[in-house]
Amino acid sequence: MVDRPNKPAALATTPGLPPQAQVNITHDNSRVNAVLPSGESIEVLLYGATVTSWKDRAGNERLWLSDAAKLDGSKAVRGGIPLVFPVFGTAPDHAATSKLPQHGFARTSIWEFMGSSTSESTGKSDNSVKLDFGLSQSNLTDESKKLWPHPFSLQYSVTLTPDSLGTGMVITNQGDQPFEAQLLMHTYLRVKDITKVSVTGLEESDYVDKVDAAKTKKQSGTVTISGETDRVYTPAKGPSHPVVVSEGGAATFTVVRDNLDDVVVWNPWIEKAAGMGDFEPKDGYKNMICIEAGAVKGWQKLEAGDAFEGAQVISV
Ligand SMILES: O=P(O)(O)OC[C@H]1O[C@@H](O)[C@H](O)[C@@H](O)[C@@H]1O
Repeated sequence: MVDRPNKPAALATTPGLPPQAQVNITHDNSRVNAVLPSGESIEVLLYGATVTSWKDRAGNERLWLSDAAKLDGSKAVRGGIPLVFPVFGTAPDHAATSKLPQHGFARTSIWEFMGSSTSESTGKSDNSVKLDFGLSQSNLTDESKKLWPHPFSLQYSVTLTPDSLGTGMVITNQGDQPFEAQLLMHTYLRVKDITKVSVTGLEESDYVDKVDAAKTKKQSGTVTISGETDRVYTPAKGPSHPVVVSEGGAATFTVVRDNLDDVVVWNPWIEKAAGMGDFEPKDGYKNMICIEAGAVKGWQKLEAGDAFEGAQVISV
């Protein structure tokens, strides 16, 4: 796209109409950002359809993004909301995905921006903007196509309101053979001090403890973090029961899921953070907690033409 020096600035409002969200795609077509009239904003990289920023109206960031995150498409983004599909981690025993890289290819593929829609009403808090992204087999690299040869489409929408961020995915099997897939929204939430964080909503839930030989355990009370934590919970109360992140007793994020049965809680802590080249600053583990909504225990089987839908809303 050619940049014109004296091009007219976008009108913030149309006279007579209520103010609307502004949506911009960068000149190099690498990212899309949106700002609500009340000042909240998001930014989404087309690489991975990764949400890299979610700011409140004062400009404070709500997601954690590593200072060393690669944003140039050379590596999955360390921070924000990378998308995990069609495999969570690696699955050596699942023939169809066993050769895929960790967390699949969605986070390292270049997505298409499908457009945006806004809604406004007389009530200020009803303003919202939705950004839509798509990925299908034709967008994949030859390497990914070879490793996972299924015609599919992913439709991903990111919805910003003054007090929430919603992400929703529709997976469709476009082929004539069934396939199995897993899906996860790997959200890095920003916190002030991990030692003061507690997570509720996971009580009495079974979880797989990935830092203790993948043993299955039961959560007895609130979750607190005091060392490397990597757990796959299946919350006992189901997706609509909120998982709440609090700091010093005050709720900061409330995550409600739709059709996503599992929640991964991850913090790499000192040693693992030290070992990740794209994790900076090294003590950044103090300022993040991943609360990852997904369908990752077992597989979602999609028959030819079938669709699977899953979503989360993170409220503040
Ligand atoms: O380093 P990656 O591939 O982004 O993965 C980060 C983490 O992602 C989490 O979802 C996994 O449960 C962890 O095991 C993993 O370490």
